[in-house]
Amino acid sequence: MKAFESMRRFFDAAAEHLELEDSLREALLMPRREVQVQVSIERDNGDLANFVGFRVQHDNSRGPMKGGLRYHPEVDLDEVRALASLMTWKTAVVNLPYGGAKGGIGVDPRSLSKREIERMTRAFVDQIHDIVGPDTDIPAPDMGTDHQVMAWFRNQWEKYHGFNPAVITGKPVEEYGAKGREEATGRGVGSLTVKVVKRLGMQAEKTKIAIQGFGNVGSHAAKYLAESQFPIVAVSDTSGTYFRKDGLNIQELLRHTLKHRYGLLEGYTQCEVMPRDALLSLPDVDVLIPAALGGVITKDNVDKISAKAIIEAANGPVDPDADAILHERGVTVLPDILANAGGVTVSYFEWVQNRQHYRWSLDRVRQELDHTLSEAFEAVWQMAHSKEVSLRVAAYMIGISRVKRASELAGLTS
Ligand SMILES: NC(=O)C1=CN([C@@H]2O[C@H](COP(=O)(O)OP(=O)(O)OC[C@H]3O[C@@H](n4cnc5c(N)ncnc54)[C@H](OP(=O)(O)O)[C@@H]3O)[C@@H](O)[C@H]2O)C=CC1
Ligand SMILES: O=C(O)CCC(=O)C(=O)O
Repeated sequence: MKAFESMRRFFDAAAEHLELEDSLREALLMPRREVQVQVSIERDNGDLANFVGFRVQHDNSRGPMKGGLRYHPEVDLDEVRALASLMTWKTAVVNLPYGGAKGGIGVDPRSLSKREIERMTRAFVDQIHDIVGPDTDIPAPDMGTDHQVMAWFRNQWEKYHGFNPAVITGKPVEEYGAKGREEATGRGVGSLTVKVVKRLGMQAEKTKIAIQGFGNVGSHAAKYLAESQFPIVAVSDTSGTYFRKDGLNIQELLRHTLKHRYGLLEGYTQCEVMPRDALLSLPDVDVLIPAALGGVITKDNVDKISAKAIIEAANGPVDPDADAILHERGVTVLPDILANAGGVTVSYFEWVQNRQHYRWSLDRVRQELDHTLSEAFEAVWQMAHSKEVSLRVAAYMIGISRVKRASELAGLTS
């Protein structure tokens, strides 16, 4: 199923409960603006390379639009459109004063040198610099991008518009980045997993966890949860699934990935190594954390999932057909728009610090992150139980209601 269709079905399920008219649904779903640009660069060997870049600005009724930049071969307009609207509901669920946007380039960054990625990023900024800005649309990292890409982006944007680090978040800490942004999404996933596990009456030491994806989000979630005494029995990346039934040594795995240019798990031998997708069908897993691509859990593989809870660290990992089956089976699914909201929350803290020319300590960032996510979690959990709906429907109901209210107050809808 295409990514936007998947998001639209989740939206519609909540819109039914909110009794929204069709015309209002259409207004809330339609992106404000979609931009597709040519990104051409000279490769190190002198060849010309051409890529397609996107920025979709979904909604700004609650504030400037916010969302990451993805560099991945599967990036296309449909995916970016879906991810942009997820950002709108996400910023609303955690009550940040933002709307939603997303961008990206259809490219495998591993096929380029560092200098080529820099040239590509700068060429992309040349194309979109006039539609992003600290009060309009603020990008950030996502799959395939990191603090270095954010630093190039900012530097190129400032050549047109002058000094203003608040144009982008997820920057290097020494270049106006927030302490704790890099760990924030994974830390948020970890702290929300702890809450779900407690609510389900399970104990950390006895709760086996499997994490798909060991990049920024997956590795920080693994670190947090291992430090919280959970056995992480499996992790995976494109090189395979790494399994140890009594729990992997996460510190050792993190050291291993640091040795590789691309942070791959490949070559780690202190555990059983299985094919990449084996992680999703391991028989004895209590909590599954997809932290890689969207659309990985579908009706074709959902029956093999043994977990009692799924924490959606990735955006859109469970499709609507699989979601319905999981709901019927009583599996608790913490939806992406809440589960991975730690990243955009600390991006907001970075933007606030940039605008105030002030720096917060790591302790303050972590405390405020925990506070923001706890409030959002309580609201979603209570809504789900009072309305007898899934956590996803509850989260969408809260997010959509807030966006609808802002549109009404602005006089855009009634
Ligand atoms: N970065 C952030 O702050 C936020 C990210 N997210 C979401 O979290 C997810 C991960 O993002 P992030 O960690 O930043 O991305 P990264 O690029 O840092 O890491 C992605 C990871 O996923 C792995 N991966 C890719 N395809 C597969 C596959 N088919 N099976 C198993 N592993 C796979 C990659 O493996 P390999 O290294 O081998 O390619 C890598 O380990 C995305 O869905 C993103 O949208 C959500 C909110 C914020
Ligand atoms: O940090 C941000 O602004 C956005 C992160 C993001 O793209 C996401 O939450 O999916």
